[in-house]
Amino acid sequence: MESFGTRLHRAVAERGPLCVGIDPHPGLLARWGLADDVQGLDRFTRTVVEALGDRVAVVKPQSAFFERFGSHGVAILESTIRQLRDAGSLVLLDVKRGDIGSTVSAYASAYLDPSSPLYVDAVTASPYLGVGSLAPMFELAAEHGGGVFVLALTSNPEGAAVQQARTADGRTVAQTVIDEISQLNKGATPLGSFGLVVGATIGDTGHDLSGVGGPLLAPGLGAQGGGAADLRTVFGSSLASVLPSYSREVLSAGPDVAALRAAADRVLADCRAVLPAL
Ligand SMILES: O=c1ccn([C@@H]2O[C@H](COP(=O)(O)O)[C@@H](O)[C@H]2O)c(=O)[nH]1
Repeated sequence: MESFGTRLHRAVAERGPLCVGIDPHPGLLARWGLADDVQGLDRFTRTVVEALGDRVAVVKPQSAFFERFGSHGVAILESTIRQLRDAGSLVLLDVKRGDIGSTVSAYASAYLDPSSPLYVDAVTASPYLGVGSLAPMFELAAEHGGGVFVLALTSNPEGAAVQQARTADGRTVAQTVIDEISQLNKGATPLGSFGLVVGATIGDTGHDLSGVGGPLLAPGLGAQGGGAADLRTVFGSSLASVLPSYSREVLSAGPDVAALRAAADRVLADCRAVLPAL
């Protein structure tokens, strides 16, 4: 099977550098005239798939908003994943998993084994039990053409105290994560399968992203205050690897399908104006 990096590179070339999140906040359900229940969740996600599944490179369901409805919500997540795959977008499940290695193996099976009902193209993962503890995810992803996006410099203001703290060798915690992921992508062309999450809100932190060789997912755009122009400041010479990610900024245009498409087209145009063409 083709690697996730190769598939992502092609999807971005065909559809443009954009990831749209499915984050069915209670407030958004209300704004769309939907009840805050599983029926509302189902209608919301089906509408997003109809609007964006055949035009956006990557769609990122936020697992928390499905899990809060228990097993019925997870069933809708499974169905959403299938619908997105049928529509042709890559599915990045935002679950931010991390644990000791033996448990990470089970998470890897849940999301990166093609026989799982929750099988997706890629997942987000937390490195705070050590990047090495995520090895079972990296291994299963490599075996089945999947991807893993590891948190490095998150978009929330609380992240810096931990991520930008200095380790004994003088590097920041985030730089150690960046360096370990860079190693995993060595030699991969046109793009590695192991990405990093770097928020569009963090400004110029001086971190060296030049050797990552994989995709740089940039949340924090729109509702959290980041704009496409901030990508230049945050990513500098690594702009070509950036995958901008918007959730509420696009979703708040719904439930009208044409309006959702127009919102996605608008943010994609904003990003294209900043990012170098592939
Ligand atoms: O650093 C991070 C990592 C993940 N996220 C997630 O992305 C979306 C952002 O939603 P918006 O509506 O565009 O603010 C959400 O699912 C977060 O959990 C992030 O924001 N920052």
